[in-house]
Amino acid sequence: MSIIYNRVALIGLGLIASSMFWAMKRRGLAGEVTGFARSEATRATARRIGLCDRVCDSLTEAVADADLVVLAVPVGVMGAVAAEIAPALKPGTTVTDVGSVKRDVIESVGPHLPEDVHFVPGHPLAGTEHSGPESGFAELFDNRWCLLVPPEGTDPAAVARLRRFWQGLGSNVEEMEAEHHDLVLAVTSHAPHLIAYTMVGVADDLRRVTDSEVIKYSAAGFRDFTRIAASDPTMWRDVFLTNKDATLEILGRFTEELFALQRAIRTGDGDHLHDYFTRTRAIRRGIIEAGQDTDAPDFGRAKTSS
Ligand SMILES: NC(=O)C1=CN([C@@H]2O[C@H](COP(=O)(O)OP(=O)(O)OC[C@H]3O[C@@H](n4cnc5c(N)ncnc54)[C@H](O)[C@@H]3O)[C@@H](O)[C@H]2O)C=CC1
Ligand SMILES: O=C(O)C(=O)Cc1ccc(O)cc1
Repeated sequence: MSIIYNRVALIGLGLIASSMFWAMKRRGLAGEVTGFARSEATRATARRIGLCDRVCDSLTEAVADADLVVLAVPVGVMGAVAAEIAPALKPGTTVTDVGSVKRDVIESVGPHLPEDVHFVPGHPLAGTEHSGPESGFAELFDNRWCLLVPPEGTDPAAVARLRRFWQGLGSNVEEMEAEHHDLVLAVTSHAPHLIAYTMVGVADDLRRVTDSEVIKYSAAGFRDFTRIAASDPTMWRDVFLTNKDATLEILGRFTEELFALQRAIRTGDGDHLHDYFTRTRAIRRGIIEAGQDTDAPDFGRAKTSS
């Protein structure tokens, strides 16, 4: 594959940015990659492990001359970072982000960017519970979806170029409208994370079982919850605070269903439980038939390549 952007700037050197760097190098998608992270310690680690061609000590130095700027910081600070880099952006540059929430990021970043810059928000549907500059790996985006959420009126050529870039990183790309993105992600990612955090918190509250038995006897379901509940607290705090409406909508529905199941258990309504579990089993089987086996470590990978 050939170079798609001559100079790429990665802002925030964590799981996603470091994975992007290694994936860019694997396929030769960028000429020079600069990087910036807020903390001196992260910049030192990045230099030590060879993450980025040049690690910069200021945001403005990192973005100067960049053809693509990637905001890979927690969603709650995207706006502040955009305000700081705006005066240093080269005309014609594309600014993108990888945030898990889209409407809030568009509203907080968009107004800071100059007219002569293309803003193409994005979201790779790929990650792990790990964070930081040493957690990334080149294969993270392979056969995963990456959703692009260009605001109305965005230059189609800038969108097409970013699409090719994400395809080069290994992803299958689709475009989506921001509100829809936030609702879909609230169902598929944000609410499930909150439920996992809650379940692990509940187990922790029951001190008498947590001391040893929760660990010793933990079955696959609870282990999956603990993996998810080990995700970065700052990132997830920001996701819930910025995708508030969609998450609350889904949690409202979740609570109603949970109450109905709770009542069925209390009243001994086995038919209700059986019907419900039959319906959910069919959903799971549909996912497997669609080629997305949840038992496989690559659950959630996109089936088709485009
Ligand atoms: N972790 C995951 O599984 C996924 C995360 N995302 C999104 O990607 C973004 C980055 O997430 P990760 O790479 O996982 O996070 P991370 O925690 O691994 O890295 C974030 C980086 O941003 C830096 N940072 C924080 N505040 C900053 C600031 N004000 N200025 C400059 N740098 C700052 C941190 O020091 C760190 O280097 C988030 O918006 C998240 O919602 C998207 C898909 C998956
Ligand atoms: O590790 C997991 O199970 C994930 O769900 C990863 C993930 C986290 C956040 C995103 O916005 C996208 C993917």
